[in-house]
Amino acid sequence: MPCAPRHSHPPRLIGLTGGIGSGKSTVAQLLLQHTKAAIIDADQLSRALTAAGGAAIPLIAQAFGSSFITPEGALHREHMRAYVFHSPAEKKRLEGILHPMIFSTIEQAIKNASDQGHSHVVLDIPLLVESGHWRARLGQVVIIDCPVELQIRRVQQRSQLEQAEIERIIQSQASRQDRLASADVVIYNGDICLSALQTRTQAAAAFLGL
Ligand SMILES: CC(C)(COP(=O)(O)OP(=O)(O)OC[C@H]1O[C@@H](n2cnc3c(N)ncnc32)[C@H](O)[C@@H]1O)[C@@H](O)C(=O)NCCC(=O)NCCS
Ligand SMILES: Nc1ncnc2c1ncn2[C@@H]1O[C@H](COP(=O)(O)OP(=O)(O)OP(=O)(O)O)[C@@H](O)[C@H]1O
Repeated sequence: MPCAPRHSHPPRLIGLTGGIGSGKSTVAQLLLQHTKAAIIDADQLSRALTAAGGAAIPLIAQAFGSSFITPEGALHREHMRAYVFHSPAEKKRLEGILHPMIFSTIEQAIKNASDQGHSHVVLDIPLLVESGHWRARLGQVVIIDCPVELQIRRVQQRSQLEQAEIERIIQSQASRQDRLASADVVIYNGDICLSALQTRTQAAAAFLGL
């Protein structure tokens, strides 16, 4: 939500992360509804870069071949997902193309939020702990934590992914323990209802001054 007047200080950056299916996007939506912070969603920016006509498509086609591009000209997500989560080297190659583009798009989005007068910006970045790129820039890191069994169940409920495929993705990400070690604030999103998650998110937002 834009808010005037424009701030003379750069906005305070807060990282939001968690494993696949932990509830990052749900918490980000709650923050959007209940605070004035700007929210930047790295997955969403990544999907825009890899949609039909996206800036990353020519580079991906060149590096991986046209079988990874749909007839409409977008990244063939199912095909690429199956490919990279079976091969750490190929995953690194894809990240080598996409991460610099995602990072510079995030920088631009931070600048836009600052120009709009936001004093706080929440960066929802799935690989925040893994990449090490952002830590020094962030005031605080918020971790959405939940048991691995629940991550699997939630991803299964919202997609057609097989359990083994979800487990491979989880294994490619930071462990729950490593993620928690990076936390300034933990929002535990275990077996709780959405209204309890909302209460916890609002408490975290108040603690962070959002
Ligand atoms: C592999 C791809 C094609 C799969 O697409 P898909 O539509 O199934 O997933 P989507 O992009 O919506 O991501 C969903 C979740 O998967 C996990 N995930 C995505 N990329 C990665 C990765 N490189 N390493 C580990 N986990 C990842 C995250 O938890 C993310 O929230 C896609 O995720 C991709 O292009 N990844 C590379 C870019 C990237 O690293 N993005 C995430 C960090 S910014
Ligand atoms: N406390 C909860 N109660 C019920 N459903 C939940 C809860 N938290 C999250 N969910 C559901 O679980 C699924 C995964 O949540 P969400 O998309 O927010 O996770 P995510 O961490 O952003 O996932 P990804 O890493 O894939 O982007 C969604 O369908 C969401 O509605």
